[in-house]
Amino acid sequence: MSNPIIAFVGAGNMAASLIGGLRAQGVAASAIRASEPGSEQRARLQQEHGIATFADNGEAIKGADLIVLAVKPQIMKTVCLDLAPHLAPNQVIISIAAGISCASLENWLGQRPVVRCMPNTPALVRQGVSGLFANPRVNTAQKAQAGQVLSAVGLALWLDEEAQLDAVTAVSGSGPAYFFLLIEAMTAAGEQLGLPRETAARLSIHTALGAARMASESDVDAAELRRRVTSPNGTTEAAIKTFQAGGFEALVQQALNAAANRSAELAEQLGQ
Ligand SMILES: NC(=O)C1=CN([C@@H]2O[C@H](COP(=O)(O)OP(=O)(O)OC[C@H]3O[C@@H](n4cnc5c(N)ncnc54)[C@H](O)[C@@H]3O)[C@@H](O)[C@H]2O)C=CC1
Ligand SMILES: O=C(O)[C@@H]1CCC=N1
Repeated sequence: MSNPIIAFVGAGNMAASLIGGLRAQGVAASAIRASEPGSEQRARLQQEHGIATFADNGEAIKGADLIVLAVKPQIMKTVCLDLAPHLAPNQVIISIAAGISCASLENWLGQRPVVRCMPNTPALVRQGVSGLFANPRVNTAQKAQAGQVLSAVGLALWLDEEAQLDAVTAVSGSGPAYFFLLIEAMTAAGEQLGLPRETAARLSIHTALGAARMASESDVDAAELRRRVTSPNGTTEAAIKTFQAGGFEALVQQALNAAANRSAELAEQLGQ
């Protein structure tokens, strides 16, 4: 990556995984800073990644090109209002907070380049996927730099419209939980069918891993891969017909609608 200075404000789980990803990609420790109220977390980041850490947000962002806001959405307004007087005009804001709009960030921080992202927790194992939206003040070079920060922990996909982030939140932001739920349910069902719990769990997890890897590496789509597993009148067909008789696809649509609506609702509440 080119050599921007990146400052993280809030260095919990998501920020720590981004910092780990950037360091693994060869970004120098001297190009990364983080501010974090937790002294143990600051010591851990210093020790593991050799980066400078600060208890004071204003100190951490001095001279930074990119400022990654990685605090919880509920405290974003307070953090931004405190940060605003310390900002220089060209510093780019990258927010990973769920449900905080670019307009709210600009209200609190003043008009400036803002990139809003929705990552997901597999970022912790560098298998994340993020949707990103840049406001019109972000130039091409800044957009590339912001994309590289999120690419350090997985795939980064740009969106044309900010409203699409509600859909991204519903699909991939919350999505890991849906797959965990399926793994939980398959494990319980396998145990019910007579397998030891540990065996049922490992079979379920590795099946999810293998299926995801096939879907991501294959030239054909998921529907075709599914057809290839499904022998006529065989075991898979029996299971899939049962899922579909229970309204599986409609239920998934309803669940994602609920997540997207909640994302829009949270933006409304948190943006005040
Ligand atoms: N966990 C998830 O699935 C996803 C989380 N996000 C977003 O990422 C952001 C961070 O989430 P996590 O890393 O999971 O949370 P976290 O709780 O692990 O990290 C937040 C950090 O902010 C620190 N903090 C608290 N007050 C502060 C202040 N005034 N100034 C600076 N730092 C402060 C906390 O000590 C903590 O270490 C959230 O806004 C969340 O919406 C986005 C996508 C997915
Ligand atoms: O559940 C939530 O609200 C957040 C946003 C995406 C993942 N976790």
